Amino acid sequence: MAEPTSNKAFPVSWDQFHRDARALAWRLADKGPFEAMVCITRGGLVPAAIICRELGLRLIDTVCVASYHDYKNQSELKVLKDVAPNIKAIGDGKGKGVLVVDDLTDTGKTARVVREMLPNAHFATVYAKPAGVPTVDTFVTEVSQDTWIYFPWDMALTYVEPIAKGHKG
Ligand SMILES: O=P(O)(O)OC[C@H]1O[C@H](OP(=O)(O)OP(=O)(O)O)[C@H](O)[C@@H]1O
Ligand code: HPA
Ligand SMILES: [Mg+2]
Repeated sequence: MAEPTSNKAFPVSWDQFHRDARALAWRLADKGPFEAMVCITRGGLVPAAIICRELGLRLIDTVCVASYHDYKNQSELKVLKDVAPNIKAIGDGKGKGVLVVDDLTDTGKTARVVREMLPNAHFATVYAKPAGVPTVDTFVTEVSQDTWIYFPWDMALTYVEPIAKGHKG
């Protein structure tokens, strides 16, 4: 993740992320049945752990994707690891019965690349920006395209300027 230049900040605490990921699990509970989960690394690892616990899923795979991001730019996206053959073979062989999880969809590029691998899978993210909304089936919270979401694993407790002195919070 590159240093963001978005206008607005949406900081998320561990507590809030846990609540939002659990809310996503509630929304997914009647969208299955799911035989397996595929999580898009690395950001998808965190909601995946929470959601597979809530939904009782134990067959978990990863798609490993590397890309460079900032608010306006995303370089080429590299797939470092594809879906395992036994996961691809589930259901209709095109993802039916597979739940794909990521932390967010922004431009939608990551979700589109993974959807090419599993076109009939159910795609779920905790957060979504408008350009990414059409690429996912279920999400919890939408933020505007010019908002940068700060995840708890990318942050540390630190001093912030008062709002009157220009804090964007
Ligand atoms: O919809 P998009 O514009 O593709 O953006 C969404 C993706 O960007 C972030 O991952 P990133 O590539 O930064 O890597 P990471 O998960 O390893 O942090 C996020 O975790 C999503 O996977
Ligand atoms: O808003 C975001 N926050 C964190 N990582 C991201 N990767 C793409 N968009 C974002
Ligand atoms: Mg990611």
